[in-house]
Amino acid sequence: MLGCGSVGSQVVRLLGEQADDLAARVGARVELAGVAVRRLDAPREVDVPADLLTTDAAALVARDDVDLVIEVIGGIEPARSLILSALENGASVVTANKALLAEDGPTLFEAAEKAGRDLYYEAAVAGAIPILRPLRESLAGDRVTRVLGIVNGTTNFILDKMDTSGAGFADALEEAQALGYAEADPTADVEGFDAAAKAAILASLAFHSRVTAADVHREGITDVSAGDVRSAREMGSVVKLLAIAELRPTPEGDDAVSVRVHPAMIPRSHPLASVREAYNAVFVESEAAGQLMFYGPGAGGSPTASAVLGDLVTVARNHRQGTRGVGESAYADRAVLPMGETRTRYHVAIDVDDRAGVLAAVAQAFAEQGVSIQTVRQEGRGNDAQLVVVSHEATDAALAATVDKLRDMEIVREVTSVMRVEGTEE
Ligand SMILES: NC(=O)C1=CN([C@@H]2O[C@H](COP(=O)(O)OP(=O)(O)OC[C@H]3O[C@@H](n4cnc5c(N)ncnc54)[C@H](OP(=O)(O)O)[C@@H]3O)[C@@H](O)[C@H]2O)C=CC1
Ligand SMILES: N[C@@H](CC=O)C(=O)O
Repeated sequence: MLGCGSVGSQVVRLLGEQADDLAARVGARVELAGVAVRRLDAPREVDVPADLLTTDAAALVARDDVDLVIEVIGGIEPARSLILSALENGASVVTANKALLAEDGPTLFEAAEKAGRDLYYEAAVAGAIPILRPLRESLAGDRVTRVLGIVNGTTNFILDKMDTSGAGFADALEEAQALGYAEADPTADVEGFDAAAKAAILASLAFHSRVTAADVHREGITDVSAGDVRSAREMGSVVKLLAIAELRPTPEGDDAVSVRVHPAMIPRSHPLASVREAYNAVFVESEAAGQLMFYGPGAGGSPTASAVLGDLVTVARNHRQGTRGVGESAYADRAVLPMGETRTRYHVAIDVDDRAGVLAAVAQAFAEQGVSIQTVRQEGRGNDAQLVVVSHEATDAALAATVDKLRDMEIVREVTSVMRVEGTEE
């Protein structure tokens, strides 16, 4: 084991508590050879025998008697070097490290292939929810066209609080921190980095293509206001941080991949709208199967450890049988669509001067960029007048040009909110 924090300590606990069951499932006892940590004297959620703890992770992965390395340190280095050297030394690897997989997955997969060893990482996306194996194996004979997910528990908790209690972002974040969902430094969650890493992994598996975190358009939830959430509610919608990966046809008739993470309004009738608190869900659309939904706890030590142990049993069985798992698909290397060419609908709230002709002028600004309006309504009068426009599907570039134009108009005091809208048009 590399790391013994929130996830690692629960893996150690389950390895002890379920030792007999695991032995029955694997066909051999699984023994903990050592646990590498940063600080030997740090308080731990489980008792780890002192003779198993070490700060020399490199020496632990180099041991001849280690068949399997579980990496739950996180981050890029030293995790990457340790995984590579474990594989070179003939051990298989189970990891929960989405940041590393999204940044440099192909290097790790090639190393596993070269070494003839397994590299499993179910825990890296959506905690306990089995989603990577279904995409890689169960749906391998189908053509997945779209994956839409709530894959970050912290931000879902915050947005859910804003929706149900009317709280602002800062208050909801404070509550998430008090309950232990959000880290003291919640940047990776609230700025969408964590969800973007997961989106890259999902897109790679769903479309058998190489997608890295750098390919993912990312927006977090720090700019989502109580007004946006209220506006969504008035439309019968809810704001969620969505990870979206889809196949889009290119003019040449090929498939390009579009991958993005951003807040969006979805209708309350959509299955993802009912995903509350820190839960995760992934909605998959494929040609033959149709629509599938995977739901469950997406974070936390114990749920994540469940996914790690599932991988451990598979890898240990493979090891016993002298074989290895299916590994990654041959890559199709599809082009990644620039965000400007991504098509979706938009909700735009505009503070305007309440005078004759304002509606026509705003409608013209949309029309000039080829953005067609689905609905428009006026709220308030006089100095409080606001137009709320929902567009039909348009490209991100056309919408951005529309918003620039609106901001230059004399009758527009402020464009107060621009948010994407997901779900079918009514
Ligand atoms: N927490 C969650 O809900 C989820 C986490 N994950 C992923 O699981 C992984 C682990 O996360 P989590 O358990 O929360 O992280 P923690 O920060 O709780 O634990 C990290 C552990 O790694 C150890 N560590 C850090 N640096 C080193 C080093 N250089 N050498 C040896 N050990 C080191 C720490 O040691 P020490 O204890 O001495 O400080 C600690 O035990 C990450 O990749 C994360 O993204 C995935 C899904 C959900
Ligand atoms: N910080 C993540 C933990 C799991 O990946 C989250 O909130 O979902």
